[in-house]
Amino acid sequence: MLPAKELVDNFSNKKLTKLDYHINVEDFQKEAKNILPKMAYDYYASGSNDQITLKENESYFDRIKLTPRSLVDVSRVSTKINILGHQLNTPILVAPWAMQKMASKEGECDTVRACKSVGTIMTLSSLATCSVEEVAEASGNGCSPGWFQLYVFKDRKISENLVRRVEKAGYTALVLTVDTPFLGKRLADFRNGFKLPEGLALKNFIDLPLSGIDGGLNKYMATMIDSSLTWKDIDWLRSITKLPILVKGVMCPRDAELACTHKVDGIIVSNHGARQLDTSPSTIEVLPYIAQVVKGRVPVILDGGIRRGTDVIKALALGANAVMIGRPTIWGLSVGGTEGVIKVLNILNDELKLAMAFIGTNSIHDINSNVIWSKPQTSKL
Ligand SMILES: Cc1cc2nc3c(=O)[nH]c(=O)nc-3n(C[C@H](O)[C@H](O)[C@H](O)COP(=O)(O)O)c2cc1C
Ligand SMILES: CC(C)CC(=O)C(=O)O
Repeated sequence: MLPAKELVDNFSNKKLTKLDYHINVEDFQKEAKNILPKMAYDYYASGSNDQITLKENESYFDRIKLTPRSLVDVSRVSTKINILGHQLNTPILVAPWAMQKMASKEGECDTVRACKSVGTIMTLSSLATCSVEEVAEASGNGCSPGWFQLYVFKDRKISENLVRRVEKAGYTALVLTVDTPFLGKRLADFRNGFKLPEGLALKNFIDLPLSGIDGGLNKYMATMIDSSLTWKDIDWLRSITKLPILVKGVMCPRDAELACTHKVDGIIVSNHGARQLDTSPSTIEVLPYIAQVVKGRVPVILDGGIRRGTDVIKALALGANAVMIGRPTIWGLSVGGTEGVIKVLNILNDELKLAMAFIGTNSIHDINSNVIWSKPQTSKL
C-alpha cells in the first residue's frame, strides 16, 4: 500500500492532504496525542480527580436516542442561527480554552481565523497566550473578534483594565466564568509538574507579575483569582461595562434562577469540561432542568462532551439555543492550525446537517424535545 501522503483521490485525482484522513473528532484527538508533548496533551485532555464526570460528559449523550422521521422534505437543511444579535452559520461556538500556543504556533490567533472563516464565535480565554489586541487584529479589520471570557482577579483593577481593553478591541460580550473559585485537581498536571513551555506567556498580563505560572496552575489561580465572588458581583460587573454578560459554569437550576434575577444576558451550562468538581453530573443531564427554570428568558448554551453532530441535536432538543466545543478545537488546532479547527467545525456541522435531515428538520428552530425517542404510550401513537 502507498504511504498515506502518496495516496491519490481516485475520483478527483487530487492529492489528499493530511487533514483529509481525519474524518471525525476522534481521529483528530488520536493524532493530537501522537504529536503534542505529553505535558501539553495531558493538560488539555484531563478532567479532575478520577475523571468520572469527564467520561460521563460524553457517554450520557450516547444514552439519549433520536427518532428518525421519513418522507419529510429535507432538501433545504440550514444550520444558521441568530444569538445575541449575531447571525452565525452554525450553532456550534468555540469555548474559551487557555494557552493555545502549546497547540499551534499562533495559538488563539489561528483559532479566531478559523472561527471567522466558518462563521461562528470564538470566546477568548483571559489566560490566553495571545493578547486581546493580537486576537482582534488577527480576526480582520472591522469585524468583531468574538466574545471574551473573564476571570475576576483579587485585584479588581486588573479585571477592570482587561474589560476596558476588551471593549476597545471590539469584543461583543463578556463570558464570566463562575465555576472556578479555585482550580480543580487534575492529577496529570501535578505528576507532570505542568508549566508553560519556554517562550510562552499569559499575554494579557505581560506587564504584570501575572504572565508566568511557575508554581503550577492551582497555586496561580488560588493566589490571583477572587474566590469570594458572589452573585452580587454580577451587579458590579454590570456597573463597569455595557457589554452583554453571560455566566459560564451554571449547573444548578437554583443558580440559573439567580442568574436570571441578576439580569444576565445568557447562561452557559458547563462543568468546565469536567475539570472542576468530579462526580458532578454531565451537562446534558442537567440541561433540561435549567431550561425549564430559564423559560426562554435568556439564551442557554451548553458545553461539555460534544463530539458529534447528533450530540448537538440532543442539546438543542433539550433546551439549548447553541453549544460550545472545547477539546475538539484543541485537537483540530494541534493537528492542523487554522485549517485543522476549520475542519473540525465543518465535520461537526456536516454531521449535524445530516442528522437534521434524518430527524426530518430543516432549521435549528424546529428542533425540540419531540425528536428525542421516548417509549411511546400506545394510546398516543
Ligand atoms: C485545556 C482547557 C482549558 C480551558 N480553559 C478555560 C478557561 O481559560 N476559561 C474557561 O472559562 N474555561 C476553560 N475551559 C473550559 C472550556 O471552556 C469548556 O467549558 C470545556 O472545554 C467544554 O468541554 P469539552 O472540552 O468537552 O468540549 C478549558 C477547558 C480545557 C479543556
Ligand atoms: C489556565 C487555566 C486556569 C485555565 C482553565 O480554566 C483550565 O485549565 O481549565
